[in-house]
Parts: sequence; structure tokens; C-alpha cells
Amino acid sequence: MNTHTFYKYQGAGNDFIIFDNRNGGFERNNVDLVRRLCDRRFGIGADGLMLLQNVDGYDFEMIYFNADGREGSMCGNGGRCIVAFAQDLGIVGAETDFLAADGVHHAKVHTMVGWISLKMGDVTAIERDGDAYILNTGSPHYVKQVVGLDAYPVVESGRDIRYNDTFRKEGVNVNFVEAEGNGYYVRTYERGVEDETLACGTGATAVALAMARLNGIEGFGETPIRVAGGKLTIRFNRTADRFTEVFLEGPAEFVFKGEITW
Ligand SMILES: N[C@@H](CCC[C@H](N)C(=O)O)C(=O)O
Repeated sequence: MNTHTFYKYQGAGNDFIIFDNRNGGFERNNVDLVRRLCDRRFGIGADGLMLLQNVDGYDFEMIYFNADGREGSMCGNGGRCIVAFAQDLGIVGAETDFLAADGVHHAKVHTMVGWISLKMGDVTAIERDGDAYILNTGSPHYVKQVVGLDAYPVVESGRDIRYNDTFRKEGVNVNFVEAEGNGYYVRTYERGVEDETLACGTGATAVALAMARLNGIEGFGETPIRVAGGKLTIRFNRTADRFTEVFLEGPAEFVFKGEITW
């Protein structure tokens, strides 16, 4: 048994356990351990867990696991939180380039407002499923417009879509969206958590791009998104079905640190 220091961060209520794994001590394939640490009753509790690791050519590497213990694809809010963690550790300054599951990301920290701007990958394909949209913003997303989102059965309907014949094997994150003011209100069922989370960064990004296509927005766009845990902003440049200069912006905050033994 050894004692390990962990850090807890949250971005718009999407919460993560982070370990500084620059010494390589955290066993990456231990699915049971990650699941136990993320468990809200038997562990620390979180939507996901991340390892900050050394990698050649970049400031650090982000390794992301969903709460079910499986290593995942890109997590947008996790990306913003691990940048805040890297700055708190003194590894990076106001800007950084780091490696994640979907490639390199550039991020800027706006310290005065506790706001982190994270550059996402380009998106070049958006598919349709009836009136819903399917796209990959680093993780796969399904975007469906609904009426009366506050009372909408997000977990039940999200689970039905995530486990239908099309998505059962690989899974999909399901975002329900309703127009609100000059932006959108979004609630997301996340694969790998298999529940609704308070925010999903790649999901908010997917919603902004899908709604830009629906509304025929070309060129630069800026979309405010309200989620249960706070506010996010997505900026992008659209040329036909190609989205470039996609930025996910929002808060990322240290919550607490502690020690755990296993
Ligand atoms: N919460 C994340 C998304 C995490 C990945 C997702 N659960 C998946 O497995 O696709 C975000 O902020 O993007």
C-alpha cells in the first residue's frame, strides 16, 4: 500500500480527479482503480480522472478516463481543468501546447477571470439522423433539439439513444438543446459516466457547431451555452461544412487536494 496525492478540479460542474503522473507511478490500465476512485460513495467521486504526464515536444500529455474506468477520447472541460492544474504546478504560464487523445491543443489562461480558452480540433463532417445531428468534436456527440428542456427526461432518452443498435458498441454522448436568448441551454447524457453530467465541453462545442449549420451561419461565430453547472462560450469559423479555429471557453477551478492509499 502506498499513499498518493490527488487533486480535484471542476469546469462548469464537470468534475475531475487529477494525478501528477510525471514519475509514471499511476498504473494506466487499472480500470477497477479508476472506477473506484471516481465512485461518489466508495471513492473520491468524479465524472472522470486524468493523468498529467511528461511527453516529448509538448508541455505535458493529458490522459483521460471516464468514471467507468475506461480510457476515453477527448474531454473538453477536462482539458481546461488540466491546463489550470499544470499552471498551478508551475509547469506552464499563460499559454500552453499539450497533447491529448485527439492530438495537440493550445490553451490560454485568463487568470483575472478564471477563464480558460481551449483550442479544439477542426470539424469537417456533420451527419444527420432525422432532425438530429451527429459529429465528433474530439468525442462523438448526438445533438437533438427539444422543447421544455428543464423537465425533459435526459437520462432515460439519452440512454435509449446511446444504447440503440447504431451506438451500442462504441457509445455516443447525447446532448439535448433548447434555444435561449442569443444562445442555447444544453443538458448532456455522457457515455462512460452513463448519466447526466452538469456540463460537457465537447458536447457544448458539438451543439454550437450543429446549430450554426442549422441556422446557416457562415464565417466567425460566437455561441453562449448555459449548462446546469455554469456557462461556456464556443467560438468558431465556418466555411461550408468545415469548422476551424474552434475554441471552448469557460471556468476551470481547483476544488481540493487530498491523499488516498491503495
Ligand atoms: N465531459 C467531457 C466529455 C468526456 C468524454 C465523454 N464522456 C466520452 O466518452 O465521449 C467533455 O467535457 O468534453
